Amino acid sequence: MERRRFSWKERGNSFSYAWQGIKGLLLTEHNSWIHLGLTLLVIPLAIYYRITRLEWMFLIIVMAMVWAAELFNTALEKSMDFISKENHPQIKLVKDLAAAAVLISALAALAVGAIIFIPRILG
Ligand SMILES: Nc1ncnc2c1ncn2[C@@H]1O[C@H](COP(=O)(O)OP(=O)(O)OP(=O)(O)O)[C@@H](O)[C@H]1O
Repeated sequence: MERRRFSWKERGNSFSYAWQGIKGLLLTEHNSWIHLGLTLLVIPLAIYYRITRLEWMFLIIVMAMVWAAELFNTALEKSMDFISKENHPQIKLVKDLAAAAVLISALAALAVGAIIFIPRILG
């Protein structure tokens, strides 16, 4: 295996590529606008209700899960479309599996959000 020297410039480039990925998601996937809207709604709400440190940790984890699942889902969709534009049951399965990962993480985020905010909103 080739041994390469550590380079701050290359590490910086990795961050820049990751940022381009987030921009790519926001520009091409309308679902991500919903995630962004909910993220921008939930953070001020959490500050307003002064949620606990433990609740912040859960909230951050589930929000990151949804964003990460959406990014992986989009990466898979784009690579499948690059491999073939044809209708194929295997492509359908891959895309449906990735979509299911987004759904599961979104449901978990919804449950955590409900547990944290519903008692405060009603109480
Ligand atoms: N090439 C294909 N062959 C078979 N089925 C496909 C194919 N492309 C898409 N599908 C089906 O259509 C669904 C939607 O796929 P598409 O690539 O349009 O994603 P999308 O509408 O952008 O989804 P998302 O809402 O997750 O962004 C897939 O989950 C799959 O069931």
